[in-house]
Amino acid sequence: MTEEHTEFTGSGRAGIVAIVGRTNVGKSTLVNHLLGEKVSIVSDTVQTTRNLIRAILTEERGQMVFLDTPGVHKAQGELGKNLNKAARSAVQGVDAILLVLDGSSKPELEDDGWFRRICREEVPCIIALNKSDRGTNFVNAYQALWEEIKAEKESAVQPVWASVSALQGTGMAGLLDTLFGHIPEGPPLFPDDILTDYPRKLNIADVVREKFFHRLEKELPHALAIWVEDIDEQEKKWTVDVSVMVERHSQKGIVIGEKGRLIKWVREQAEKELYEMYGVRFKLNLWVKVEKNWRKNFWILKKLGYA
Ligand SMILES: Nc1nc2c(ncn2[C@@H]2O[C@H](COP(=O)(O)OP(=O)(O)OP(=O)(O)O)[C@@H](O)[C@H]2O)c(=O)[nH]1
Repeated sequence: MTEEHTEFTGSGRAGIVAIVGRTNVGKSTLVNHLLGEKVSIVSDTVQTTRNLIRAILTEERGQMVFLDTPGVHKAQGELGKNLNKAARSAVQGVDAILLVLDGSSKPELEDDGWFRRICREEVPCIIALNKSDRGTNFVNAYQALWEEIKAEKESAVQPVWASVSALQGTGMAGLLDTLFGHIPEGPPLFPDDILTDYPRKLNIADVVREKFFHRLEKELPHALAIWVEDIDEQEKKWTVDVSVMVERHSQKGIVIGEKGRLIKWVREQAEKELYEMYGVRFKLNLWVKVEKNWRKNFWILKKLGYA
C-alpha cells in the first residue's frame, strides 16, 4: 500500500471500503447495522461533492473506513456521463467495494450501471443483496445480469455475493468477516485519538479546496493540498487554521492571486458555505506553504482523494 505500511509487524488489517449502490437499497441501514454501537464516527455534516467518511470501525482484527458516495446519489436519474463520473470517483483509491443491491426487487438500470463499473475494478468487490427478509427474491435475476455483463465486458472480476437483511441484522456478521478478509494487512489508518474530529477537518478542507479549484481549475491540478490544522470552537465563532500546500514557490503566487484577491475570495466563499453547513460563523486563517513533499506526508489524504 504505502511506505508507512512496510514497517508494520502486527497482524491487523486496515482498509477503505466504498459503499455503493442506487438510492434506497439500504446502504445507510446496512452501515448502521454493520457497525452498531461500535461506530467511531457517523458524520452528520452536509454532504459535499467528494467522498465522505461515513463511519470508521475499529476492532481488534483491524480497522475499516467506510466511504459514502454522495455524488452518485445526486446523479440518480441522470444516467450516463454524470453517473459514470461520480461512480469513478467513488471507487478511486479504495481497498474494497461493497455494492448494495435490493434483492427483493428486480434489477434496475442503475444496478446494471454498477455492475459495469465493478467489472473494471481491480480491488475486491463484495455484493450484498439486501432486504432478504421481504420474501421476494431476485437473487437469480441479479446473478444472471452480472454474468451477462461480465461476459460482454470479458471481465475476470469475481465478486463475493452475500444475502443480508440490514433491517433484521441477518447475515451481518458474515458480511463483516468477508469485508475484513478482503482488506490489506496494515496498521490502523486513523489513530484512535483523532477519530472524533477527523471528518469535520476533512469536510472543512474539502470546502476550501473546492473554492480554489473553482477558480484555478487546471492551473494547479495535483499540486494543491488543503489541510486543517486546528479548529477552535467557540460558541459564536469557529476559528480554523488551514494550511494550503503547494509544491513550488511559483505556485504560491497563483494561489494567493493578484493583490491577494484570489485567496480572499476563497476565504469569504468558504466561510459563507461553512456558515450555512454548520450554522455558526467561521473565521478561516489560510496559510500558504511550500511543501515539496506534501504528497508523502499526507498519504492518508491522498488515499482518500482529498489531496
Ligand atoms: N425490508 C427491509 N427494508 C430495508 C432493509 N434495509 C433497508 N430497508 C429500508 O429501505 C429504505 C431505504 O433504506 P436506506 O438505508 O435509507 O437506503 P440508502 O441506500 O442509504 O438510501 P440513499 O441514502 O437514498 O442512497 C428504508 O425505508 C429502510 O428501512 C432490509 O433489510 N429490509
